[in-house]
Amino acid sequence: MSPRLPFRLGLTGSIGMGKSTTAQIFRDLGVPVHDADAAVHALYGAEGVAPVAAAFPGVVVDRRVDRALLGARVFGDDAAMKRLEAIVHPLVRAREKAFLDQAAAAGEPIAVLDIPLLYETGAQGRVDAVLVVTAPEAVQRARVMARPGMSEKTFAAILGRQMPDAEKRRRADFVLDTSLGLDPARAAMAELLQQLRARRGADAEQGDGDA
Ligand SMILES: CC(C)(COP(=O)(O)OP(=O)(O)OC[C@H]1O[C@@H](n2cnc3c(N)ncnc32)[C@H](O)[C@@H]1O)[C@@H](O)C(=O)NCCC(=O)NCCS
Ligand SMILES: Nc1ncnc2c1ncn2[C@@H]1O[C@H](COP(=O)(O)OP(=O)(O)OP(=O)(O)O)[C@@H](O)[C@H]1O
Repeated sequence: MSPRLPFRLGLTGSIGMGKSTTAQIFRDLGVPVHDADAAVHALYGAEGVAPVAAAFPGVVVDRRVDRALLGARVFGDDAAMKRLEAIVHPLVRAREKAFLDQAAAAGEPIAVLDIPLLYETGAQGRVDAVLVVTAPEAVQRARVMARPGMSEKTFAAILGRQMPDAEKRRRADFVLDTSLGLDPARAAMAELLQQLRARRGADAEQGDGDA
């Protein structure tokens, strides 16, 4: 019998809303996290190099996909971004599956899947619940525009490819406002984990094995 999969908590939110920070909070609380953006970056030095080089000639430098060169080709060009996503998303899913198998083998009760485009790519079917991180629009804008190399145009192009924040919040099982500070976020996530563990314990008692 294969080991029971952990409870899969999907973590999502629009650009600058606090996904990475919240993912780190979960890691600090001892929960394994799979980061889809990091998986994309990793596969650009591995299995993604050949297919991306074939589709986007000139973006591979020193046997790695150069993300700045690739970003300049795809942000703002919908057709090009779609071609890139068709290559990258299946490779990310394969890494995600390997991560979950490993977490199951380790007996982890909960695992977090940090998926920026969770709703946009229909990934809600692969998780047991979704946590959406959010912040007021002005806070989001200030955070994103403070990043080196960010322009209004790139910000707008990225936002245009993401589901509006209000719609994400409407669909979410859980919502975290990251504009309230780090300590409140840590406390809220510790409490959420406690809730999820209790729920999982109750399921196990009812013999709800692999649900
Ligand atoms: C274009 C790339 C090379 C730019 O890399 P770079 O390091 O400059 O930016 P980074 O990956 O950190 O992304 C910046 C922001 O844009 C968002 N974003 C990235 N790709 C997309 C996309 N296809 N649609 C909407 N938002 C996106 C990210 O979630 C993040 O919020 C890279 O984003 C990429 O390969 N994107 C396509 C793969 C993809 O869909 N990734 C999203 C998660 S699986
Ligand atoms: N709970 C919080 N309290 C205070 N500041 C926060 C909190 N969460 C995030 N921030 C701040 O907001 C900024 C953006 O957060 P983060 O990098 O986690 O966003 P993100 O959603 O991962 O962004 P991207 O989609 O671009 O990867 C960071 O400067 C971070 O310090």
